[in-house]
Amino acid sequence: MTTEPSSPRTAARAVDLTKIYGKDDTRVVALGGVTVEFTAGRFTAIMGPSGSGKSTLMHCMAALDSSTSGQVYIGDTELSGLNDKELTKLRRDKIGFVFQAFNLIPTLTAKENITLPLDIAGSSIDKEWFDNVIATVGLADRLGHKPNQLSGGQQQRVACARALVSKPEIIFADEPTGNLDSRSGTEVLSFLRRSVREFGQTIVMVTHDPNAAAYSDRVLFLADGQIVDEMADPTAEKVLERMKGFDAVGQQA
Ligand SMILES: Nc1ncnc2c1ncn2[C@@H]1O[C@H](COP(=O)(O)OP(=O)(O)OP(=O)(O)O)[C@@H](O)[C@H]1O
Repeated sequence: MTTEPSSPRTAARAVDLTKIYGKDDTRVVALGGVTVEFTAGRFTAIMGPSGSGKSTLMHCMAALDSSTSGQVYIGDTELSGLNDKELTKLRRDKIGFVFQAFNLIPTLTAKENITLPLDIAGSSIDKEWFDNVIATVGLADRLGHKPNQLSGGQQQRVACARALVSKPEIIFADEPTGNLDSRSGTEVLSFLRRSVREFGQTIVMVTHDPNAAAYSDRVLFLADGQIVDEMADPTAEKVLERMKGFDAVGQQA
């Protein structure tokens, strides 16, 4: 029997997060005071037009970029209080990343790529968990292959397994299906969805694709550095309709 926790835990949150690039003539407000929570064990998609601040939000949340003002929390840890060494440790131990360009090491096998973060951290590998992750990504017979011997979808599944193997607090995925054909994209999204359902993983994914967003539990819509709307239990049709609405507003403006 499974018991639902009475109040869902927050895996990460931002409070009045502002990011300003440049100054004077080149000043750009990429994030204009964003407050948002990401509940543990949920899959959130972030959508919005080009330049709306999606990558900036993700990079600030994932401690890859600093904010101009406001706070970011991963679990209970507030990022601005950490020095570089502590930030590196937090990124390594608490955060998983999946990028559009799979970012695998070409000379390492799939297995070596997946265990690399643990090897670097000097952490031991939980064999049962590793086998579980590999079975879920469906890579058991490809572990000895190098990235160039794998399809794009398989490479991205290696990257997902690498993100998952250290059991991070949260995984940030930046257009994980952007370089994949639709069948491989579906494989990767199905896997991300399964890791949320079966392992209680928390995932935040930036995407332009309504079909990809439909795999999430909640879609946040960004425009001009602000969260302008959100949708629970999205379908591709509902997301597309909502995006058309924003385009219409944009064209009138
Ligand atoms: N390093 C930078 N220096 C100056 N301006 C930047 C920098 N990075 C982003 N910006 C600006 O900040 C704004 C938000 O950019 P961001 O990359 O977060 O948007 P996005 O929604 O992820 O866009 P896309 O969908 O095209 O990837 C844009 O106006 C962009 O030009």
